[in-house]
Amino acid sequence: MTDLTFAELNLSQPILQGLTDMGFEEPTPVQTQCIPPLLNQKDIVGQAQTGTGKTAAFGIPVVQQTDISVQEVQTIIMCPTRELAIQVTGELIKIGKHIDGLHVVPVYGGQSISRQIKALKRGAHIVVGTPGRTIDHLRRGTMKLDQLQRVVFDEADEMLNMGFRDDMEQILSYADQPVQTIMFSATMSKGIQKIMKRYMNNPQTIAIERKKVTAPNIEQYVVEVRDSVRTEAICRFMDINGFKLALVFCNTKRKTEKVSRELQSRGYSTDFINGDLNQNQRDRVMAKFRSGAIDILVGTDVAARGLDIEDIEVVFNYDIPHDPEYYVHRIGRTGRAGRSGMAITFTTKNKKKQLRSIEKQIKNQLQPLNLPSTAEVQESRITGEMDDLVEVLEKGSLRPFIEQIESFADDRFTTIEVAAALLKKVTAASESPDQSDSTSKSYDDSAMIKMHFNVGKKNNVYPGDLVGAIAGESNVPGNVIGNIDIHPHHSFVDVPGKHVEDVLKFMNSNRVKGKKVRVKVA
Ligand SMILES: Nc1ncnc2c1ncn2[C@@H]1O[C@H](COP(=O)(O)OP(=O)(O)OP(=O)(O)O)[C@@H](O)[C@H]1O
Ligand SMILES: [Mg+2]
Repeated sequence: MTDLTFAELNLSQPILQGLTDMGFEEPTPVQTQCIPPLLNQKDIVGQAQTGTGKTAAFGIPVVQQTDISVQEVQTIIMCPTRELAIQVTGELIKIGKHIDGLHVVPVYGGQSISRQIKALKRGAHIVVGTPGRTIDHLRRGTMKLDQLQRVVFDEADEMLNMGFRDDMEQILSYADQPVQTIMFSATMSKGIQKIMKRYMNNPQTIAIERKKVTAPNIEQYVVEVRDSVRTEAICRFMDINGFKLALVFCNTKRKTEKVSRELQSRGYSTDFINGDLNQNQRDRVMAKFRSGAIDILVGTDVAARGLDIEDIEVVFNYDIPHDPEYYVHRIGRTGRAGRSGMAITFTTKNKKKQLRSIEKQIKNQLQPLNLPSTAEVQESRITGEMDDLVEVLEKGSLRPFIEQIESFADDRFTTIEVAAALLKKVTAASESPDQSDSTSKSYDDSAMIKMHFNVGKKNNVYPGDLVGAIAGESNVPGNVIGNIDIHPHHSFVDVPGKHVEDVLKFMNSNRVKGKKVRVKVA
């Protein structure tokens, strides 16, 4: 692997400036490998894991090759969903921010066609569209392809499912000249090969070397619970891990609304997205999610491909996706651009076959994880509150409150009792019946359980490793380099740092040694 810089990829000064503004310091592998042949007009099929920068891998050469003086469509980029078309347009505009007069226009169904026609008339160099609306414009003659140089299919395998062949033929029939054909996706189905032969000119496949189909920085778990417990389970995982932003996938439109409502009634700020919403509604929901105004977005597979939302910490598969490839795309909404992420898939005993086909697809096993009990969730709430309290205590200025507590805690209550009552009040869970315990493993109170530290590449331990290991189901790949006897049933403690050395040191320190604790890695 070469460590080329963007400057060494022969990019123009305005583009380099744009990339710097975007905070891109160096190209990702898919960018290093695809940008040079794309600048050389090669037909490329590019495959790289989710969140690794495929958009800029085709976006940078597309922008660089645009001749601003020619006020005609030179590139069409096809995307499977409207949200993705909007997002890709945004990324290209950012790349070309310092190029005066560059016009990138999104065209998708659900938006007023007359507005799009106006935008196209003003002169669009790059059109980013969904297939239906793009072809609509071609038929109406509101988009001319005399100057078309290239067509990009983002999420190419999905475009194939959506009738790629027809779309491709239609587009080409509107352009007489040969065009460069470019395809990108994290997954490539066999059908792509046929398409490549038929429509591409001496295509080069660039697949980024990888052992796993899914990004390595996503911790993947499977949780066996009864179907009726899934919403409750989402809440518990959210609380116990302190997640702020989550995406939940359901297999039907109806369920997205139902699950969103159930989560809302449990006090989360949520919304749902599916193909039945009109474009305005969809835009509003996405804007709320992107701005962090909602904590949990519940969606169908319409939200599975390509969407890049910073800081989604966890993806839940409320339903197992029907298509194993969709598993890859769904969970790829987290762990983007090298960040870490967690994916939790709910299952029941009779869905073993579906799970296995996913594991086959991703060439990896999902790690079993138990549903946290209500007691554990409550413990983690208390630990969280205590941490916040330390901050308040350290800031001081408590005198007036101390006086109030002292006068309140007369002969009936001690000050400690008052403090305890306040803590109870702020950590009070919305008590829901604990339906989980019949499905989750029960711990043997008297037994000490060995906890293994499963160590990943960076010698880090992760919360999931520990929980899985506590349940005695530690088969996370990696070296087990330390283990420690702990009691399974007592308070969580926060461990300083994720490095296994920190954990071991802390566990052996006086503060914890001999005490009955369970570990939560912060
Ligand atoms: N060279 C880079 N340096 C830093 N961040 C980058 C770089 N290239 C892309 N990114 C950022 O990485 C994130 C993921 O990129 P992108 O959406 O293009 O991924 P993708 O490979 O298309 O994923 P998916 O398969 O899910 O569509 C984006 O936020 C993008 O801005
Ligand atoms: Mg993408």
